[in-house]
Amino acid sequence: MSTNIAVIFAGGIGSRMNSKALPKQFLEIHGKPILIHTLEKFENHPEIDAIVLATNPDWRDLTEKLLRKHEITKCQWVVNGGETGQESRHKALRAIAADVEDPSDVIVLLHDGVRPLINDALISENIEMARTKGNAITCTKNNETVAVSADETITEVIPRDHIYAAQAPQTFHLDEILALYDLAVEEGETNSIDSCTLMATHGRQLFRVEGPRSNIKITTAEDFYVCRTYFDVLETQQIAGM
Ligand SMILES: C[C@](O)(CO)[C@H](O)COP(=O)(O)O
Repeated sequence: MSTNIAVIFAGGIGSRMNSKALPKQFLEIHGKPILIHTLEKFENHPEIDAIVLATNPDWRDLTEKLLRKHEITKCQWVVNGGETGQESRHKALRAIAADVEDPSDVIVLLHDGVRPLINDALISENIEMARTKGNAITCTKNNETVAVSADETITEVIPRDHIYAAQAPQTFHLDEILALYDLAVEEGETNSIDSCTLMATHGRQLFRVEGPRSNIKITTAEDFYVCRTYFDVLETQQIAGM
């Protein structure tokens, strides 16, 4: 059995949502900050042993206050994020490695603090796939044709048949993913988009876990309202016993 650790990123300042006064991870849905909804999914999952949270240093006090208020007891590390997402991920992975005996026995699930609609099955499937195949990338089927365009012209049209959006969690063995982040720094790379991109650019084989379209990341104001609607639907279903 592996030790399974959720690595949650909440270092954003809400620039794409125009919510800098209060970063989007702290906006409330159904009376609770989005970040807490996300953390509770991992807190309450029986296969998750611990959580590490990367936060923006300017918002660390509020974050720690919320962790206490909402009794997120599995959160063993809070680390200050870095200048880039890559640096934040690297710092969080290093914090875990410094504290565990055997990093090869640790599975890390890297997840966005602003993806609160993650569900139990997806967490379990990520862990199982990483155990059996080595890694797991949550993907959701893309239902539209993809057009590549850098200006007003479209330079490529990609048929949608085999196109997925890579989401999160993105799940790895700690020793392997940390070695890759170390290598990226040695190579002078500092701003890779995410772990699956880093793996792909280094020629590593990746394995897909199918996630629901509802597992959205709240990036823009529209995403916030879509996410809130999903929460409304889930609440109605619970009340109706569905
Ligand atoms: C990890 C991710 O959610 C995959 O789609 C995404 O790369 C995170 O990107 P962001 O720049 O932190 O929004």
